[in-house]
Amino acid sequence: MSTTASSTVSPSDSAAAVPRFAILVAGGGGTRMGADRPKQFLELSGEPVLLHTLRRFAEPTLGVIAIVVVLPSDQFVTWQQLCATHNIEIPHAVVAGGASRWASVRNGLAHLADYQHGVVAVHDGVRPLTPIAVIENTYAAAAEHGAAIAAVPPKDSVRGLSQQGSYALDRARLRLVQTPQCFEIDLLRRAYQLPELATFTDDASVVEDLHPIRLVPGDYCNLKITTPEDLLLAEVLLRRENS
Ligand SMILES: Nc1ccn([C@@H]2O[C@H](COP(=O)(O)OP(=O)(O)OP(=O)(O)O)[C@@H](O)[C@H]2O)c(=O)n1
Ligand SMILES: C[C@](O)(CO)[C@H](O)COP(=O)(O)O
Repeated sequence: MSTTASSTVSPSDSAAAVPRFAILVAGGGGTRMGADRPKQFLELSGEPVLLHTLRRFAEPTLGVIAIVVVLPSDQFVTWQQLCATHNIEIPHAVVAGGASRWASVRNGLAHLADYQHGVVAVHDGVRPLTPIAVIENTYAAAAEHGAAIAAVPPKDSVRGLSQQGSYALDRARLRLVQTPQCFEIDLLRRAYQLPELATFTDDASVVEDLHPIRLVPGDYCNLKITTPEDLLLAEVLLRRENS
């Protein structure tokens, strides 16, 4: 993508001690949202959800992050037009997604094949409200420990399902997983050489057999836009952030 995004990416390690990369996965179709277009392109305070997410990773205090945006291949033109309409000048590469989130991450990672050293964040393109501190802390923890993900304690009581019915779970021993999920780049590459798990929902589940996962405090405002009420909540939270 010419003026707003480059087809290659290169991180600078001048601001951060370790080179930083980000794969923003936005290759899904948004079935649960049931909108007229993929939810990453829906408007939040007048701008596409994905643009809000992209801006978070372009925050100067994070240092220069080489960003790869993964999109459905039939949405490249839509994104190019949105970039032009909203004067997006954040450098990023655009890569075609796959049939599953796992395949989309793998495609994003393939674009970074030249890099052997650094930390890569995998982040849902539909988490537009992630606090910069959560992003920074997750990168920093992964630089130190190899693998780190954002998570929050459940606020509700939680029950497991059994054949007989259900049973209480100790929520003090549970965490709700968010993104970013950050990994030493070679570790994530090795994990994505393993076969796709039938139970796959996140990157930590791909890496955990190879390396322990460090949990970093996430944030209750770090919503994943999944169903229509999430968009309403996000509007309110964004308005509060900007007031
Ligand atoms: N083949 C896929 C599927 C999902 N994602 C991305 O992974 C993130 C989290 O997935 P989810 O919320 O499930 O998004 P969708 O798959 O678009 O939604 P749904 O499951 O409701 O269809 C989203 O940013 C989505 O675009 C992706 O890059 N490639
Ligand atoms: C990666 C994730 O956002 C962590 O909560 C989540 O697992 C994605 O799940 P989805 O079913 O693809 O929305």
